[in-house]
Formats: sequence, C-alpha cells, structure tokens
Amino acid sequence: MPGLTSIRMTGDKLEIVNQLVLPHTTEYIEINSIEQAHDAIKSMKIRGAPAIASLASLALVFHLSQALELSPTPEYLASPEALQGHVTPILDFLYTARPTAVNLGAATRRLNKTLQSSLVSGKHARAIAEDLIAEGRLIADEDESRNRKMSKWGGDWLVEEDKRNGGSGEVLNVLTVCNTGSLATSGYGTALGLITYLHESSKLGKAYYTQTAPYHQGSRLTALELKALQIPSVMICDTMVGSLFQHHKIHAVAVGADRVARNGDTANKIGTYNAAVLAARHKIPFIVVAPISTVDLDVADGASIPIEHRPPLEACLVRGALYPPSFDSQGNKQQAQVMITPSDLDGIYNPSFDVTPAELITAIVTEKGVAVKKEGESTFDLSGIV
Ligand SMILES: CSC[C@H]1O[C@H](OP(=O)(O)O)[C@H](O)[C@@H]1O
Repeated sequence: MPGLTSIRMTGDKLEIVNQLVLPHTTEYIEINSIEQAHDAIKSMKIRGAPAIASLASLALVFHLSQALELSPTPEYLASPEALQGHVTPILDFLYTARPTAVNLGAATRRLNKTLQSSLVSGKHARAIAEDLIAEGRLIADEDESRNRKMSKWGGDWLVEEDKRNGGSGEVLNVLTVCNTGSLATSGYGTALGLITYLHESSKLGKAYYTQTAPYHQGSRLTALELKALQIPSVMICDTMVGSLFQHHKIHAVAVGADRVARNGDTANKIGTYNAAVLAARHKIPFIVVAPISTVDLDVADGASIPIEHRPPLEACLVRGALYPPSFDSQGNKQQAQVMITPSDLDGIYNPSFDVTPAELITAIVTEKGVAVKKEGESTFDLSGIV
C-alpha cells in the first residue's frame, strides 16, 4: 500500500506501524528485542497471519545481526551448541505470542529447520547465525510476490466462475471480512490483494467490507487501505451481511485465513463463518485466499484448530474510523461501549476467530493455484498442496 507498510527494516532499525491507533495516528514503533516483538504480536500492535510471521522472523534477524557486530562476541556465538541453546528457546517463545495463525508456527519451524541443517553441516556458530539471518529475511521478502501470484490466480478464477454462473465476468462486487491487505502481510495482501488485482484489471465493481468488530480491522485498516488504493468501496456493519446479500448483487466473498485444515475447514476472523453461511444461502461463491504456509496438514479438520479468545475488555471498547482519537497508549478507547463493571467481564464471550466448514467454501487460493472440491465431495483434500 502506498506509503504505509506493516513492517520496515532500514539499516539497523526494525519498526512496525502501531495498528492499534490507525487510522487516527500513524505511529512507527522500534522493535529492539525478541520480547518487544512478542508483545507487539500478542497485543495486536501488529496483526495478520503473514505479517506476524514476518515480524517474528525479522526479530530473530535483527537480534542475530546485532549480536554479530558485538565485541566481545556474546557467549552464545562461542559454539554451534551454544547458539542452538540460545535460538531454540527464542523460536519457542515467539510461537507462543498468538495460537491460531499457523504462519507464525510455520516460520519458527522453518527457522528451526535451518538451524538444524546448519548444525549438522558442521558450520561454526557465526556461519549458522548468517544462515538464520538469510532465511529470516527470505520469509519476510517472499510474501509480497506470493500475494501477487495468489491474487492473480484468484481474480482470474473468479472472472471465469462468474461467466460459468451466467455473468459477464465484469464489474464484480466482492465482500471481504477483516483486513488482509498490506497491513496484514508484507505487501499487496491476500483476499484484499485479489480485490486489488480485480481493480487493476478493471474487473471490479465495488469492494464491500465489514467493520469487523471489536478490533475493527475493517473500518480502521481496510478502509485506510482501500482509500489509499483509490478502490471504490462500501463499509457495512457486521450485522448487515444478510441484508447486503438480499438487496445488492454480490458476486463473491473473498477472505483470508489464519489456519486451513487438511480437509479445507478454515479458521479466520470472527464473523467469517456468518458470512459463509449467508453466502451459501444466497448461492454466492466463497473464496479463501491464503499462502500455503497457512495450510496445516497436521490438522485433519477444523475441530482441532485452537481458537484464540481475546481479553474480554477488548470486546467492550470502542474502536472505529470516525471516533475521535482519544485512545490510550494501547489504542483502547477511554470509554466502554456497554455498561459493564470489572465483575461483569467474565460474562463476555470474545473469540477472535471462527471456523468455516469446507462445505461452505467454494475455492481455496494459494500460490500453487486454485483448489476446488471434487464433484459431490463436501471437503477438500489438501494433502498434496505443499
Ligand atoms: C492475511 S491476514 C490473515 C488473517 O489474520 C487476521 O486476524 P488478526 O487481525 O486477528 O491477526 C484475519 O483473520 C485475517 O483474515
């Protein structure tokens, strides 16, 4: 997205834009330690499955790059074993920041694999550190080009799908949930990337998006991105999806994902399942757009996907694009939107994600192409996708 990126690493600085205070304030925060990276992910200063995987990777890159410059050399660079004893707990710690998005785990596992293969190759500690730095940078750098490839796959497929459904494949109206653009990735986005591709190909009518309470990824972040991209768009409240489908022509729903099970069941932002059920009711194609690193073949179906429950207070705070920016340092509005007292908090249900069954999903788009279910099947077989 022009001007605003989720993460930037310039020279000896690693920074993120604080998404808790967007769009009212554009504040970049320096990430100077593994602990700060973990906190930024856990508190959702940075969010979006690919973006948090990139930050975790770049935090290790930053940490090891700084270490290689230190004099005297830190003890953990004295031997391969010492380095392994230092890096493994770091990767384990970063993985605990948020449980649902599998990209974070895929990145830490990939870095651990680099560590292990460098160890068995007999390299000395500094060379192993350099291998980890290279792999961590690659994890972050490859995201944008992968998103552009997925977005083209998905956009071209949707045009043909609309024609198969008797449409023109032109002026396509697409609804999305949450934020899956540059602020959720290292660039271009996933579902919002598909929308951007359709716009760039002059095939888009309008982008529709839900506010996505309570964090308001839609009304704060997707609104900001669509405005910057000058894409014609319409914001709706989360409760309005059914009415939208009843009264307006929507050609597809396109969403991102935090974890896709082997059978195609997909965990994504809360409210996605609602949209999928309503899309099925209105015979609207429902498309998931996510990199292969989001597919978790170790999970057979959605029942095994851990769903993060956010602090109850977050469900009671007001965050919105038009509210005055009277946010505290954590980006929380100073007043609750409902009348609660601290003792009421255990009466708040606040899951951050829900699971959409594969039977409600028309297609799953990755950088490898578009996966659809076999005729008569209600689930996907993604075992061969990686
Ligand atoms: C391409 S981002 C994937 C996914 O992450 C978002 O969740 P959060 O904002 O809590 O990190 C949302 O579920 C997106 O669809």
